[in-house]
Amino acid sequence: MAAPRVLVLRAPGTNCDVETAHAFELAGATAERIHVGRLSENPALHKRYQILCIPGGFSYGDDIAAGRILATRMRHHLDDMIHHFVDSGDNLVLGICNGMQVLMRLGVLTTGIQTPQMASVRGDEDSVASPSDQSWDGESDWSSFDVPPATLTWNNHGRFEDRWVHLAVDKTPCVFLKDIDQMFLPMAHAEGKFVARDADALEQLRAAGRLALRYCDSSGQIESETLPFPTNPNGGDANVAGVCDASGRVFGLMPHPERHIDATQHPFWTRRKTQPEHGDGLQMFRNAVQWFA
Ligand SMILES: NC(=O)CC[C@H](N)C(=O)O
Repeated sequence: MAAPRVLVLRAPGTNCDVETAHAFELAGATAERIHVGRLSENPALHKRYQILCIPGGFSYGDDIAAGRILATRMRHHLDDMIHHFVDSGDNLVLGICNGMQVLMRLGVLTTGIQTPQMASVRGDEDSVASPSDQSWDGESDWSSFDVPPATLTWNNHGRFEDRWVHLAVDKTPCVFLKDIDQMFLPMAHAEGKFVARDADALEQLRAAGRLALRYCDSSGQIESETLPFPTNPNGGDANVAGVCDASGRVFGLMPHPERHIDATQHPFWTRRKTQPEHGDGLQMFRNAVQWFA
């Protein structure tokens, strides 16, 4: 098997690209860190790669909302690249933390979830606009806009939070989580609270196995009720920490698997009686490589 080639996307403010590329290399891939500006200059560059990874950090300083500017830049200038990785069926996409925020803003993690328009969310069914009314002329009522099935917003306590969390894997088609039940990984974010549009959207996502990764206590139970802080560090709906697309090839998670690839990265590693061979996060990168075998 030839090693799959990973494009680790960099933008101004990205700060986890080196360790993310290292994790992929350790798992047997070939990884290159490529700046978004280089892709704009050479739009065919992405064709060399089979995996797109958007790593963590503070792209464009988290201005407007975390991940918003990079997602907008990608949507307007790198549409072919999104199509190549997301829609072709042959490739994988991983967004870690700021990368998940980008994927959520792009809408690629929640495709296929039925979206009523604003008016029907308000219970104002009669005024739902026809699809042809969707463009905004500056005068229209907000009722003509789609409401996304889910988004990421500020942590409940309104601050950046940095801690180790227990995670449980739900029944899911996610390629990256194959054969993983539980992980212990660090999280570090301010805008990582997953919020579904309503109970119906949450149930559609859950039933399709899209809510792939959840915060849990050390016993690994997957709760649908929101767990208290700090078990659920941001207060997100149904303790969601990671979401995948319907195919399982596109996955975003808020915690950082690349920060726990070696056993000595575990905060209590000196007190453990036996050391595992690797940190919990490495298997995710290995699963990605093995998918191409
Ligand atoms: N570690 C990260 O990628 C952080 C993501 C983003 N800057 C936030 O604070 O929410």
